[in-house]
This record gives sequence, structure tokens and C-alpha cells, in this order.
Amino acid sequence: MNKIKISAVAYTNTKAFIYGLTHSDIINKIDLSLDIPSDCAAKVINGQADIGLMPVAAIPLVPNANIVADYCIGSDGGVNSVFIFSEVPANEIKTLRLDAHSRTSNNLAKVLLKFHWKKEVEFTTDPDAKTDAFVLIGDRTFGKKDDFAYAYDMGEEWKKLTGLPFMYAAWVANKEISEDFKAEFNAALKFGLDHRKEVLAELAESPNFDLEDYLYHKLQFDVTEDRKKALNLFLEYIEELEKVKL
Ligand SMILES: C=C(O[C@@H]1C=C(C(=O)O)C=C[C@H]1O)C(=O)O
Repeated sequence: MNKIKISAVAYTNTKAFIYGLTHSDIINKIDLSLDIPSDCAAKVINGQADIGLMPVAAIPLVPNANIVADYCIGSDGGVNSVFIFSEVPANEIKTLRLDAHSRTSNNLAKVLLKFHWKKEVEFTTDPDAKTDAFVLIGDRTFGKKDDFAYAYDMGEEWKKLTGLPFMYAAWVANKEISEDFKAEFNAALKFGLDHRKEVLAELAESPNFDLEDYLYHKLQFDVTEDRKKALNLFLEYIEELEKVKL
């Protein structure tokens, strides 16, 4: 049997899922790679992977996209690892650098600046550009939020704008996946979430960052109805941004 190729995010936010997959029999049926989120997206889009923990902003680019698991990377309000760090308050941001690792949070920053703070901002992907503010996600943000004059947690700002939780990444397939495999996959992911204590014990301590609060409270992993609603609304906002550009 051909192994199912899976691309997962190489950040702490995915460690419980990886624990579940590697401590279940399903590990013998998959080829698992750990990638930065933008590469997870690229692999599912170009067919190098069958399933990926995809940044949701890239879902419209996946042929035959379907969400295959009951779990995701989400939050309800602040997540503590998806930030706009800035030298000026949000309503004074004129230029912003995007994060090459990200697809969702780059778009979330654009949505928030346009529809929440109602600002017209110039965006750049040039890593050396000097800008008022920049997007940073994942482990590279841990313990950094006091280093900047302003740190906007985008999960929190999204909740202020919409009243909804958020879904950053979902397990998305680019082909039909059997119900048997999905059931086994979900069981493995749940096993990992149920063993967050063991996951936590294996993690190196992170200065000025509460890993336990992150894994148990800030991150929320269930694909709920409200989180699906948020996903659809987010994709509508992105479409609206594209229209504004034309
Ligand atoms: C909460 C996070 O969610 C993520 C943010 C992503 C993005 O911005 O594209 C993609 C996957 C997740 O890793 C994080 O990375 O800190």
C-alpha cells in the first residue's frame, strides 16, 4: 500500500499532534514531513503531500480541498504566537513586513488593518525592509512581546472585530481520503492532545513564555461550528481585499 504523504507544521503548536501520530500504529501508514507553514501549503497545492496542516488562507488554492480531521490549530481570542510587532500604534502603521513562514497570519494582518483598524498600509515581503511594523508567527515569537513598543496578538484582535474564535491551520487533503483512514488519523491526533503532559515534559523551557498555558489554553484544537464560521468569514474578507486591489 502506498503511504499517505503528510506535511505537518514544525512548530511547538503541532507537537501534540506529532506525539499522537508517532505513538500510534498510523505512523507505519504515513510519510511524515515537518515543514514551515508556507511549505505545508505549497506541498498540498502542488501535490507533493496528500494531506497537510495547511494555513487556512491557502485553502482556496488547493484543488479538491477537503478538511479531513476534527482538529486544527486555533484559538479563542489571544493565541500568544501570532503577532504584529510595531514601533507605532496600529492606527499609525503605514508600512508592514510580512512573514515568509506564514500564509494565514499575513492575510489576517491585511484583514485587520483594512477592516478593523481601517488603515491603508503598504506591505512588503523583503526581509531587509525597514517598516513601522512586521508580522511574526510561531516559536520565533516566544517571549518577545515585551521587546516592542506595541505587540498585537492577532487572535485577540480578530475576536474584537468579529466576536468569533479563529482557525489558523487545518488538516486539508487534496484528494479523497477513506473514512477508515480519517477515523484512525483523528484517533491519533486525539491521543496526542490527551498526552500534552508528556509533550510538555519533553519541551525545552522557553524564557518569558508559559508553554503550559500555550498548549492547554491559548491554543485550541477543536474544529467547532464557530471556528468553521470564522474560517468562511476570513476567506470572504480575503476575497474582499482582492476585489479592492482590482
Ligand atoms: C498559531 C499559529 O498558527 C499558525 C499560523 C500559520 C500562518 O500564519 O500561516 C500557519 C500555521 C500555524 O502554525 C502559529 O504559527 O503561531
